[in-house]
Formats: sequence, structure tokens, C-alpha cells
Amino acid sequence: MDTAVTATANTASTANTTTAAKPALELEHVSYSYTKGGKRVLIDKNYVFRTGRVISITGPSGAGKTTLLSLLSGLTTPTKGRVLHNGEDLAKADRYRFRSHDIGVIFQSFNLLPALTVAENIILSMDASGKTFDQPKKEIAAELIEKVRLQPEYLNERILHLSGGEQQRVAIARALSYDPQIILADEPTGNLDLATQDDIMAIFKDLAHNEGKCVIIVTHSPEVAAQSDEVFQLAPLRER
Ligand SMILES: Nc1ncnc2c1ncn2[C@@H]1O[C@H](COP(=O)(O)OP(=O)(O)OP(=O)(O)O)[C@@H](O)[C@H]1O
Repeated sequence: MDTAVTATANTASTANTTTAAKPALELEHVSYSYTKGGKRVLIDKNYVFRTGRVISITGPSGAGKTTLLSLLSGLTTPTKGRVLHNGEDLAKADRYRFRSHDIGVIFQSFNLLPALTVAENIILSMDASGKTFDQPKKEIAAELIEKVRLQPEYLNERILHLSGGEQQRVAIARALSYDPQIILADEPTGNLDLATQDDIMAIFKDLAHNEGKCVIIVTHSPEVAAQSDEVFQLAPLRER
């Protein structure tokens, strides 16, 4: 039996009252098996991911973290159960719209276009969302760069000239560019030193606690988990 799924509240009380937590994404009896080999990766998972919170998804290698991220981002649908977004079944929703408007995904490898500038990368993502903006896009990009604590002159710098930590900040700015309610990050601090990792976590906490975002992070890092408001821990496959 799968008994090791736990959730702990660490600092949820730090969320301010203007961003009262409400369910953003919910797992409702979610199971998932890969067709090839029929391996059951997730079994009867239930969890509520709320706005105003930073939630870490942890678990050993192979526990199903990436699979879960793929379900939460609407790229895959559960074999059993439902993923709900604002109370509605994601499997029945317009998932293209969900992915281009409601969630911002930060990939482990950043997926930025190296030959383009920081501003160009951010603006490209705004264009792809199809949203309309009430401010010039370059101005929004400049505000986002400030939010992720990069100097304004970085806007016109090409990605290939940036360090790993700087690229990670740009990847966060890009994920925020169309103002999604939910941020999903896959190992966002994986290759960063501890000080940069703390900086990145401070940005995520600010986004959750002061802007009411739901920030979901897949991580192997105990430091990141400890700094999150909640930890959703997946058990090793062999213990299920
Ligand atoms: N496309 C696939 N087809 C079949 N099995 C897969 C597929 N992708 C992943 N798996 C299996 O599902 C299980 C969970 O994989 P997943 O990548 O979700 O784990 P994880 O917790 O993210 O691991 P890691 O920390 O190593 O990235 C693993 O046993 C993996 O071999």
C-alpha cells in the first residue's frame, strides 16, 4: 500500500490575507501507468495545490515526480482519477489554452533561445500566449527582469552570455510573462550554488505570498523542500 505520501505545512501562515489560498490544481484519486510495460507510476494520489503557496514535490529518483508534473501541466491525462484546474476537469478543458495562459513552466534546462536576447526570449513567450497586454511588451519585460532581481542592462544581453543562475532568473521571468496563476518548476535550483538557490527560492516565495501565485517545484534538494510552505512527498515505487 502506498502510505508514504505526506504533506506538511511549514510556513503557510506567511501568506498575506489579500491572497487567501484557494485551490488552483487538485489531484483527485489520480493514478498513472505508462502504456509501454504497464508500469504503475502513480497510485491514487490526492492533493490540493493552493494559490499563495510554494509546494515542493519530492521523492527518490523514479518515484514519478516528472510524471506528476506532466499531469499537472496538462501534457498527459491520468489513467484513473482527475486533475482539476479551478475545480474543472483538465482532461475536458482546452488544454492548449490552459498551457498558454494559466501555467508558466520552468524547465530544468531553461529552454531559452541562446542567440536571442533576454527581452526577445520574454517577448516571444508573450506573443505565443496570444494574450493582449495593456502596456508595451518591452516595458513588461523590463519589470519582470527587475522582479527576478537582474539589472536592467541584461534586457539586451544574449542568453549565451549569461551564467546558469542568470539564465534561471530569465526562465522565471519568461514563465511569468503572461501572468499565469500557476508556476511549475522542474528542479529549478538543480545546478546552482546555495546562495543562488536561496535567491531563487526568495523569488518564488515572493510570487506566492505577495502575488498569490501557486508555485509548484519538483526538487531533490532538502533545502528547497525546507523553504517551501508544503511538501508533497512521493514514496519510492518499490514501497507501494
Ligand atoms: N515514457 C515512459 N514510458 C515508460 N515508463 C516511463 C516513461 N517515463 C518514465 N517512466 C518510468 O516511470 C517511473 C517514474 O519516472 P519519473 O521520470 O516520473 O520519475 P522521477 O521521480 O521524476 O525521477 P527523477 O528524479 O530520476 O527524474 C520510472 O520508473 C520511469 O522509468
